[in-house]
Amino acid sequence: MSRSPSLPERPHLDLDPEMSDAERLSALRQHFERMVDVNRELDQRLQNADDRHAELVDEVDQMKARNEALKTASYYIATVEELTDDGVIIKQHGNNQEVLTEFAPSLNIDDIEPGDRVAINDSFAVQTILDDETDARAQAMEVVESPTVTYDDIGGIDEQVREVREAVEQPLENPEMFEEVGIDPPAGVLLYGPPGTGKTMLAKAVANETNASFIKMAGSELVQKFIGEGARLVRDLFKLAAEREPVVIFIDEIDAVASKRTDSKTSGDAEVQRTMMQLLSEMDGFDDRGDIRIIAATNRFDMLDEAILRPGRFDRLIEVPKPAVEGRRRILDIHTRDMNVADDVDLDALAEELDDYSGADIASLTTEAGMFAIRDGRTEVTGADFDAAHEKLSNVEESGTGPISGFTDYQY
Ligand SMILES: Nc1ncnc2c1ncn2[C@@H]1O[C@H](COP(=O)(O)OP(=O)(O)OP(=O)(O)O)[C@@H](O)[C@H]1O
Repeated sequence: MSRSPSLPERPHLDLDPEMSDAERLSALRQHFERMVDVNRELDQRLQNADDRHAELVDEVDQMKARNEALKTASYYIATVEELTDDGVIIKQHGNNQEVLTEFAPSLNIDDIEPGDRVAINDSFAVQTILDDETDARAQAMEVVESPTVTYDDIGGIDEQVREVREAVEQPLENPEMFEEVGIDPPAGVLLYGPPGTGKTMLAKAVANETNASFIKMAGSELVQKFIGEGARLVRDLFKLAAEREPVVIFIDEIDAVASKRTDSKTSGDAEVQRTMMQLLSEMDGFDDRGDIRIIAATNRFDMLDEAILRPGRFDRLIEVPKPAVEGRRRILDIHTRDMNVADDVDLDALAEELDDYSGADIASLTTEAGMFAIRDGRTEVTGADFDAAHEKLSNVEESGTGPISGFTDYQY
């Protein structure tokens, strides 16, 4: 810290022993006057210093208050677009404003990559990197790098498996074949049928077999849980998919965002419409479809707005019905293959009896049978356990309250 201006020089008193009394008195008087001047100047300086001190105290108080405000202030959310030598380019959510900015010194630049979501303050400086848990995209979507379901885990819908493979697997594995033949692969595949028949499994299995990632989004969540954010999440879904190619996008319960237009003009409907329009525009703007395949599913085919079924959108419709007797037998096989089943269990007869059961119902039945054995202290599951499970699930059916998906009356 510099000490300026310098202190006034201290007056010097030089008394010569040869001086007369009068001269001595005069010298003393002059000295006294200089001392008074210096004292006055020092007083003035002290006063100035006090004033400056008061100003600084004031400034410190203001800075403390601002610091507190900054600590508690809400931040804006932005996405990192690019890291450059001059700083980082971010795009603010909401207004899409692009800004070249910098990081708070506490952040490590190596931890950041394009695509990350970050919190920025009023001056756009990046304050925090948001982790996946705080990422709304991650909350709204289930992302599986490599699902483990295989075609072998799916029973009773072989024809549907074949069709899905043709429409989804072929364009992923052999895109050049479509080019050579000169046709576009189907844009989107719509699986429709009662609940619990294996639609989600089918989408996961095709992702697995093609080494693609699997991103699932539920239509009902888009409009119920993330109110007002549906359209943005659909945009995010396709953006995320583009980052993860090859990828299978699975939109479950598509009817929630793509049902026939109703006359009512409630804001909820407007929001659903916006979400659907976003979905349609994403699909329409999709030129290079090879590495991103879209599968949607619904239990309410009758509710769908025809706009989503036009060519270039969901133009391959595949019905996934409840399994017939051979299908039920195959699904029983699949779900009992890791079970310790007693010799008295007749799966053929059981398959005959399970009329109207979906795959999910059969999965519940086998689990329930296992529970009966455990309750009885046994490790082997007997025919009686399966009968008891069947009876229990049938009672659930009659009371109409049960967890059994296939028993609800769905139109499709
Ligand atoms: N065809 C099937 N083969 C074997 N298991 C099946 C089959 N269908 C359903 N399951 C069992 O039911 C569970 C649920 O199936 P899945 O989620 O694929 O049904 P879904 O048709 O997508 O149902 P929803 O329409 O209710 O979403 C599966 O995890 C599996 O255990």
